[in-house]
Amino acid sequence: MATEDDEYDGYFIPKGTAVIGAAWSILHDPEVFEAPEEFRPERYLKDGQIDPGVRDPVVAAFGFGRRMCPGRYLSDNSLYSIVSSVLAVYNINGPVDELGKPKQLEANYTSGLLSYPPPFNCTIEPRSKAAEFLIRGLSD
Ligand code: HEM
Repeated sequence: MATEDDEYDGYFIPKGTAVIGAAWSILHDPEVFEAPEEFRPERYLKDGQIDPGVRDPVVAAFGFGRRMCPGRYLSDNSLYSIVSSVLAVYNINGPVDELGKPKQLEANYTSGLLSYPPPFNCTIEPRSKAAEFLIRGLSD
């Protein structure tokens, strides 16, 4: 909520206006991210380290100001733990055709307040015998 009259980029914002941050646009800005629609996690890295010159998604992904998401550290650390545990033991690959040849997987997302990929096929296999042993041991 604008607590006083303001101006941004030539637009007058009267006191009392509800202002909502455009997180999607901020995180898909083609002037900041090359090919923003493409899934390129390596865009955040330089020489194997996080590149501080690339916009950090935290500036918008969890909201803004005093009402910013209080669960951001929990979700960040949980996702790191989940993704690294899964990748440590599984190979995940795109779909294959009836001859076993890899099929191109398209990056589609639904539109709306919550955007997510529609269902797609993929293969998930243990990375090794040792990984399979570990997975089966965990389910006992
Ligand atoms: C990737 C995971 C998550 C994302 C992307 C996310 C994103 C957000 C966003 C955009 C907001 C609105 C902030 C605003 O009004 O500016 C929010 C609020 C909130 N989130 Fe999350 N969140 C995540 C995970 C979590 C988790 C794990 C928890 C709790 C354990 C949580 C608890 C909350 C609460 C309580 C609010 C309301 C804060 C308030 O209005 O003061 N979130 N979140």
